[in-house]
Amino acid sequence: MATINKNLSVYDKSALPSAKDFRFGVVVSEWNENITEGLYKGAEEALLDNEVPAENIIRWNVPGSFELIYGAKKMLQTQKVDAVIAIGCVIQGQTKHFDFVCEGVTQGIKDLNVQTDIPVIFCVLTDNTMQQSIDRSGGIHGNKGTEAAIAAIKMAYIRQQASLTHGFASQNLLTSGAIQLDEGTPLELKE
Ligand SMILES: Nc1c(NC[C@H](O)[C@H](O)[C@H](O)CO)[nH]c(=O)[nH]c1=O
Ligand SMILES: CC(=O)[C@@H](O)COP(=O)(O)O
Repeated sequence: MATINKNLSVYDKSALPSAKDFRFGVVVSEWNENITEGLYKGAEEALLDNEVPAENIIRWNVPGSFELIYGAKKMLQTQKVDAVIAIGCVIQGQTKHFDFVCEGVTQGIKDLNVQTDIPVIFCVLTDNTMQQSIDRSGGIHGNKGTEAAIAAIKMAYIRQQASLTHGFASQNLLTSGAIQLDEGTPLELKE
């Protein structure tokens, strides 16, 4: 379903897990800051609306969307967070640079989700025009920052539940090393 058929800011608060004990890192690109500030506002408001204490929201700025990868990596390595939200806005220009930035940041954030134990939420607009970005950062289609914050709450909860139940996880998955449930240390299974 395309964004034009789904308002990005709509969520059912009653259907969400409690987020009051979670800590969130938010890495914000300074490129197109008129848009990324709107995305951050949407994310911050959604986190606060779900009882996340203001002191549990850690914000770092990076120069552009490509730097979201390194910023998110250092955030999850150095800060005690339950999820990271990467906020950026990439807008098509005259050259192919758009393609490389979008692909690079997409792959980089995907890699962080595969290689680390902290969910990193992809809140990067990849638009053809500034108007499309305006429409998706608090405009007629809602705010992708709100959507990203809700995703971060849900993924932090999944991570929490998985760590609580890992003793009952499939022996095959764990012994194969397919899952590393702690920070890069394979779980030692007791015979
Ligand atoms: N054109 C946009 C960029 N370009 C900059 C790159 O993200 C990066 O900062 C630079 O290549 C140095 O490594 N970034 C955006 O976030 N949005 C754009 O529209
Ligand atoms: C995504 C970009 O890097 C792009 O907006 C830069 O503009 P241009 O392709 O005209 O150099």
